[in-house]
Amino acid sequence: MNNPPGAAIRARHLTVVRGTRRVLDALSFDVAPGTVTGLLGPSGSGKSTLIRAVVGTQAKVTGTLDVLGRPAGSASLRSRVGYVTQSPSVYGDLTARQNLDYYAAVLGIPRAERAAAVTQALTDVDLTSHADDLAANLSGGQASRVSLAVALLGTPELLVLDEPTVGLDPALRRDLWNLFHRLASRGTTLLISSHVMDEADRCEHLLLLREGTLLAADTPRALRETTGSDTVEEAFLALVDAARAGDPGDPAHRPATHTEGGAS
Ligand SMILES: Nc1ncnc2c1ncn2[C@@H]1O[C@H](COP(=O)(O)OP(=O)(O)OP(=O)(O)O)[C@@H](O)[C@H]1O
Repeated sequence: MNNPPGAAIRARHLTVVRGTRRVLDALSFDVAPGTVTGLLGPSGSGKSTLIRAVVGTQAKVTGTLDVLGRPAGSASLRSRVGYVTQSPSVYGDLTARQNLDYYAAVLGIPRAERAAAVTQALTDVDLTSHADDLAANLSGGQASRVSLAVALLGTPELLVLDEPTVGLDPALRRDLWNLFHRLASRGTTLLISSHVMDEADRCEHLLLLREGTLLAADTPRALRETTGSDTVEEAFLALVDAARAGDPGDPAHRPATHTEGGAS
């Protein structure tokens, strides 16, 4: 399969067309195993599309996309890849613990091991004090942590998280990032999307997306150093400017009268 040894995700010329638009345009990158990789970019840049391609639910994907050494979407990856969507998928009429019990049974975790697995997952996401609350009565952030706990139940080798920290208070965000790093130190690979640039420094590696193209794939430190920036956000803007400078079709190159008020 010509996978470089160790790449948990390997993309080459990965392209996705939605409607008439190329929403991902010839992306090539590797994600190393056991790392926390941030997928960062503004709203609409293609993060969710890329995540769906990785988990195998996106249509019209061309190019190469291998996940854990298999083509993305292969049936054998189902139990090896955990996926947490932006909207929590929990049953409101069950408690947090009952939701996890249910999913543990679906995943085939033996009955004798289920209670311990559920308690561990609830502890990992810091929800033990709400374990017996109905999911319908949980806050948005708590419900999304139940979804994350569900994904952790199967101890996936790759965990793909779409904006997991949206709407969480700073302390909870910090706790979740600590959890992500604990999981990585146990060997799990994490791909985490965010549109919040100040989360970039919590990642070991970054994929910076803009309008479906990969602006950069590097460590936060290297991105800051190569662009002479103090923050990843500044580095991102410097890279956007550099990309525009090389793209005469970019709105930034049209006469000023055409661009006024058009920045987004
Ligand atoms: N059916 C479609 N036809 C054409 N374009 C589409 C279609 N569905 C989505 N898009 C476009 O694809 C692009 C990428 O969308 P995607 O949801 O992957 O972005 P995102 O970075 O995850 O955004 P957000 O952070 O807002 O969730 C967007 O510009 C969106 O408008």
